[in-house]
Amino acid sequence: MAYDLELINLGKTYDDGTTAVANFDLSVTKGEFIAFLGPSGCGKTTTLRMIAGFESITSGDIRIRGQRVNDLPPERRPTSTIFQSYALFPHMTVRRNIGYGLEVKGMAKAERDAKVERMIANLGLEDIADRRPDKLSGGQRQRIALARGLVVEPDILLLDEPLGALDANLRKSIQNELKLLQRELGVTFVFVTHAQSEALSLSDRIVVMNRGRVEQISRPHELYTRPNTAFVAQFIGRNTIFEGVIGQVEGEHVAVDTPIGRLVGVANGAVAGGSSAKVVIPAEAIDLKVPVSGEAPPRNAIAAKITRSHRVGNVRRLAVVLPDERTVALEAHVDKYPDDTFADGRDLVLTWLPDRATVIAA
Ligand SMILES: Nc1ncnc2c1ncn2[C@@H]1O[C@H](COP(=O)(O)OP(=O)(O)OP(=O)(O)O)[C@@H](O)[C@H]1O
Repeated sequence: MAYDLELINLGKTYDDGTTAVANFDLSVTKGEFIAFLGPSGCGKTTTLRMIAGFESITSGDIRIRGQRVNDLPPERRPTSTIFQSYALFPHMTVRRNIGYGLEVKGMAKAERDAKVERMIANLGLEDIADRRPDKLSGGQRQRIALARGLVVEPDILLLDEPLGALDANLRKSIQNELKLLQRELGVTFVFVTHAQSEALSLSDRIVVMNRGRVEQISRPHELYTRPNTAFVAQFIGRNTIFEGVIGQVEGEHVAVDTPIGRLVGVANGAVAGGSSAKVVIPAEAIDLKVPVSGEAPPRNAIAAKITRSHRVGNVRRLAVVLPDERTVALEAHVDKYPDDTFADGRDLVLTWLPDRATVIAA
């Protein structure tokens, strides 16, 4: 299969000895929307800059549509980059800004104008095409940067925190536009962000990075439901994690003996009896039950006590303390429970279906 982008054992160590990226492998098909997600300093921007050609690589290969591009300068790569600052020219009109890349390439004026006008129409920039970018709003500038990146018809559009400068509402609406535009054009997008919600709502696949290494490459839903590593489980969603030793493996289900009892989940990857493991339980998987005296607690259960509770609309937000003295935040839909279920100090039992918890090797 021919990929649009392949990173093969890609690595970068800066001159001062900082290893920013190591052993990065990724294959991207045409039209995919890929996000690099991770905390500050994990190597997202360095990787994007290596793909664009702004940063040299220390090891490995970068291929675009099968061609090794390691030694090609940025202008000879079939990529465009959109920076968080947009990097627009303040003294040029919007129209000229958009056409600049084509001008540099030496494209004839008539052809250039036709492409620029089409991009202006595509992104709804007609009314501001003759203005200068410094007189425009953040959202408008963002759209111009997008038009300028796309007009050169790159194989891959690289976006470095492109929505970072926008306020929350605008960010949301531009996210939708960006996704629609990407689908329509079928261009491969590689998008750097440290905003989880943005990556989860926009991407086909997410690369979660941590300290220069890839932790997991998955569809957004899988990052929630089947984290591969403890880092991903802590970074994505709201998970409670218990450490223990694998007690029993029964088909898909793995029982882990933890200080608060035996907890069951589904293994993600190979696990062996007697080895250390972590059980990851998503907050959404937890069912709250009121303990009934004399009744044995259900399998896969943790005793908890409510320490704080307040209602927000139809949801009750709870803080519960576990037997290991950890406090966990949970939510309950009020319609599903009798009125007095969630008074402060009440005992609860937390349960979950084994399929909804993940066991990972520690
Ligand atoms: N020019 C440089 N020289 C030396 N070290 C650098 C250089 N640029 C980045 N680094 C280091 O490389 C690591 C990765 O940086 P990078 O900018 O790629 O991270 P990032 O995930 O994009 O972070 P952020 O979200 O803050 O932009 C960091 O430790 C950073 O300090």
